Amino acid sequence: MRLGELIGGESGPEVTGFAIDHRKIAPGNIFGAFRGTRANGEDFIPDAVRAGAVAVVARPEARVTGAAHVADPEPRRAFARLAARYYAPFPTTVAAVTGTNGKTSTVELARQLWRLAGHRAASIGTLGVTTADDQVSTGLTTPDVATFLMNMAGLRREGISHAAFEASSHGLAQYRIEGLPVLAAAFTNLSRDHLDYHETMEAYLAAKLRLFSEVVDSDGTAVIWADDPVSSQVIDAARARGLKVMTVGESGEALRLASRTTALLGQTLQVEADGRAHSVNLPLIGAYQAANALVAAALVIATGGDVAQTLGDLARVQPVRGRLERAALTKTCAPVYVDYAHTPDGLKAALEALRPHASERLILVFGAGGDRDKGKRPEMGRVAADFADRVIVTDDNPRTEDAAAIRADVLAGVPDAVEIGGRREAIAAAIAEAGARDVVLIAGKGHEQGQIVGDRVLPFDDVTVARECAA
Ligand SMILES: CC(=O)N[C@H]1[C@@H](OP(=O)(O)OP(=O)(O)OC[C@H]2O[C@@H](n3ccc(=O)[nH]c3=O)[C@H](O)[C@@H]2O)O[C@H](CO)[C@@H](O)[C@@H]1O[C@H](C)C(=O)N[C@@H](C)C(=O)N[C@H](CCC(=O)O)C(=O)O
Ligand SMILES: Nc1ncnc2c1ncn2[C@@H]1O[C@H](COP(=O)(O)OP(=O)(O)OP(=O)(O)O)[C@@H](O)[C@H]1O
Ligand SMILES: N[C@H](CCC[C@H](N)C(=O)O)C(=O)O
Ligand SMILES: [Mg+2]
Repeated sequence: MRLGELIGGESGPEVTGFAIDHRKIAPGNIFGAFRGTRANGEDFIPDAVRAGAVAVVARPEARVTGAAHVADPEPRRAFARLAARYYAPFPTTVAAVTGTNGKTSTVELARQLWRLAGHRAASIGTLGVTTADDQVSTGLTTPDVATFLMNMAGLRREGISHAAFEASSHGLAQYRIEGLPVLAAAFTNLSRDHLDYHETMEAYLAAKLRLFSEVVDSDGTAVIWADDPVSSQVIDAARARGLKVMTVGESGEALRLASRTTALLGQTLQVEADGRAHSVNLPLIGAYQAANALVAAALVIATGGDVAQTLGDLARVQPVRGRLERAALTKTCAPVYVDYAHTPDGLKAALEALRPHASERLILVFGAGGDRDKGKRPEMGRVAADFADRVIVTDDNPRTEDAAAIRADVLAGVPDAVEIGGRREAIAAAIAEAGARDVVLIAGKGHEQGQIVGDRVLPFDDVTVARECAA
């Protein structure tokens, strides 16, 4: 494709791709020069042009010489739109999920439900790009818009027709997930996270609402978990845009969760949909997984799935990696679960999910990540104090912070906890003391494969370590 076909004017040079980092510019690329939290991309325009950029998308005030200047007051959005025209076509049925917790689980369950209905489906998010045959990790939930659109186009070339992606608040605020048609968008919940970046809960919610007010197609569907304190604000935003609205949950209308009965390895849900009652056997435990499963089902229904078949297929879903994953049994036969809870609300949800499974103590091992919202640390401590019986505070990706200082922030909310910095030692201690009637929860890292200390990633997998300690 020639530059002129994308930005108008003379045909110009051949465009070879898009990049937002000047170090990744190859000859013929279009460079997106954005002002960020650590750097100003506009400072790298001369370097990008020297490296062969044929056009630069930047604010009108930016100085561009030696390449075309695509000037736009919102350059990230303009860049996303151009990149989407370049990388198209994409899978024909695309759905997005936002919310503080449950995005990864919901996109992954939607992918499985589409597949069970016979479609070639994929999910994109924290676990990477997942298809029936493959899982490729990308590092971030949404790396950058060029990579995102390239991945989507790649899926289409592989014959994928249905794709669900995670819309993180960072991704939405930075226009990292834009430009392609999105038929349905879902909201799971909102609670404290990422205030280091968004600063206030209002700004955090506003970032998420963009999915409904701008990103999803104007004739698309909003699937909204109805039992959250801010659900009505999301419903209002969706209605204001003229979207079809499907609400899900105990107070939902499209899929109404009438009751939930816990079993050892799963649960039975009574769901009302289309005026009929459906009994759903879900092979996942916990209220939070029931919520994610129903939101996923609603997305599948919103994109053409049959109601009874979709709800019936929930009986055949596989667990999501690192979400209440049953990792091991201790020598006393206490189950050890690994979960990705890394917010106060997520931790509460994971502990509540396991409470019915512990006839005696719930033993919790957790920490909090460095270079992330500091205010959530004592709140997570307080949740641990309130909902677990025994707490070991340990390290979880200290990044560039002092690990002991992070633990102290967490311990402020749970002063009775035991402090064991080394994550392996902490897991070993929990497993060693668990009795037959206890349950162990290792929270915070889920599927993660490394402990980030400084700028190094030390190999670490909670599930593997739990198995080694239990053996
Ligand atoms: C706070 C945040 O989201 N930062 C992300 C964001 O950075 P930014 O726009 O602020 O960029 P910056 O580093 O200030 O640089 C500004 C611009 O100059 C460019 N640049 C910079 C340096 C240089 O030498 N050359 C150059 O061209 C950069 O590519 C960028 O476009 O865009 C960068 C490029 O895509 C990301 O790498 C970076 O992710 C950082 C590493 C990060 O840790 N992000 C996390 C918090 C994140 O985004 N997480 C969410 C998930 C959260 C969740 O689900 O819980 C995610 O979607 O993954
Ligand atoms: N619907 C929910 N309600 C409350 N907590 C939840 C819900 N879904 C997931 N959680 C908690 O959040 C954790 C992370 O779940 P998941 O990975 O699906 O969320 P996410 O939104 O993708 O997270 P991230 O923002 O890190 O990408 C789970 O392990 C669980 O502890
Ligand atoms: N993707 C999220 C969750 C990370 C979970 C936890 N392990 C941490 O490092 O804080 C983030 O980057 O904030
Ligand atoms: Mg995720």
